[in-house]
Amino acid sequence: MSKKSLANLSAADVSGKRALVRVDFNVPMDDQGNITDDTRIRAALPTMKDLTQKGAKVILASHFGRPKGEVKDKLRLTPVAKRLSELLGQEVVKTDDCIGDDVAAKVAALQNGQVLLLENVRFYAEEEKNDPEFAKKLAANADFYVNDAFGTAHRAHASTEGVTKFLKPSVAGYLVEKELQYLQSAIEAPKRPLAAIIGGSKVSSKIGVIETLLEKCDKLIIGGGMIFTFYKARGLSVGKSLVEEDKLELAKALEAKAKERGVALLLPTDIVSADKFAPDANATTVSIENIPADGMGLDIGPDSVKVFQAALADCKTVIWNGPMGVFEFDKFAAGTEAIAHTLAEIGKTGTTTIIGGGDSVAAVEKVGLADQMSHISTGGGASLELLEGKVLPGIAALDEA
Ligand SMILES: Nc1ncnc2c1ncn2[C@@H]1O[C@H](COP(=O)(O)OP(=O)(O)O)[C@@H](O)[C@H]1O
Ligand SMILES: O=C(OP(=O)(O)O)[C@H](O)COP(=O)(O)O
Repeated sequence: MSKKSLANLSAADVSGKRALVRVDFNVPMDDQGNITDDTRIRAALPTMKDLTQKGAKVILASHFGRPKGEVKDKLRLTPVAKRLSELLGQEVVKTDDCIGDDVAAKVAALQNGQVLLLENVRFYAEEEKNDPEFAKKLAANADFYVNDAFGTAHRAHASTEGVTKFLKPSVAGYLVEKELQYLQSAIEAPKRPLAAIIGGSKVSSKIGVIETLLEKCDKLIIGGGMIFTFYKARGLSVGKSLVEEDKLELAKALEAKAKERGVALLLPTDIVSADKFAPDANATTVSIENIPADGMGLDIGPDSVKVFQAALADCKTVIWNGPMGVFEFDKFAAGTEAIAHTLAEIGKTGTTTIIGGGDSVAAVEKVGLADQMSHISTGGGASLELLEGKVLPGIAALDEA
């Protein structure tokens, strides 16, 4: 998919023009309205700065949370506007709505190089319905469109897809471009061997990505809660560990597919078993043949870490999505943290390391290794869908290069 990019637009193309820029400012926030992680805001800065430097009038649109078409004061973007002003080093005009007369008046008053942030687009149910009339109203305040909301690119909504019907050109921003460059080339033209590490809670949410990766990878490493479904399918006892009974046949089929394609599918050799699902649980490391009947596997064990490290040592590209265990509990975070350290190590030797969004990003950040990865995606669902080979509507709708 080769799409027109903001890099293709010169100052002469955009100066004095109104750019509708879709960003993903769906950032974590505490109850007091403090942003606890501004990565997504910072990730969109290159696009915003490029546009302001080229003299465009920048109109930012984002969703925040899932207000389901209702105005919810807790889901206003006001704290984001404040943080963005600090990061950009200039005042950001904030509107209380994303369409309507007041927005039109504030847009009309913008000077070249100024930035305005619209209110949460999901205060309108029409946003998620991709309603053409709503998209037209959003587009009415702008001359062209830039999509830099990678985290929302898998949603066909009015502000990600619908508006492209009314605004030309419609181009990709720098964050979207970078995400595509890393994630797409990792699966389409990787430096090999290519390994994927897939973790997280359930096999059901990762079936699509495992199936696609089995077509592309040389090695597939599986960790997290889903391993117990694989073990049970092999006839092992898994105690009280998480198992999806209706996915046992699927687990067998995935193992058979790996074998048939010559992909090394690696499962942990030992696990950390807990007596309850709690941070203060008693933990014991056991081989996978000896999981106690009343035990619950909450992490991979040290031997598994060694096996995985050995398998990753010669890889030239590694994609990681999903934690190896319940890393939110310190006692069960060692496996996930060891994988983060391993990726940082092999990254030093030139291996491309790509972290899919969601919990694996949180884990890498927790151990302070984020800056040692080649790429950390700002999209959880979006990166997963891209790796699954799905078309992302927000990208597909942009102009061809
Ligand atoms: N052995 C396990 N048993 C139960 N839950 C697990 C286990 N290993 C990991 N998890 C949980 O999986 C969750 C993440 O799953 P998921 O949402 O699929 O991953 P991601 O957000 O990376 O896509 C984490 O909250 C983690 O605690
Ligand atoms: O945070 C997001 O998704 P993610 O947690 O999968 O990365 C995006 O902002 C998309 O939000 P949505 O899943 O409510 O459409």
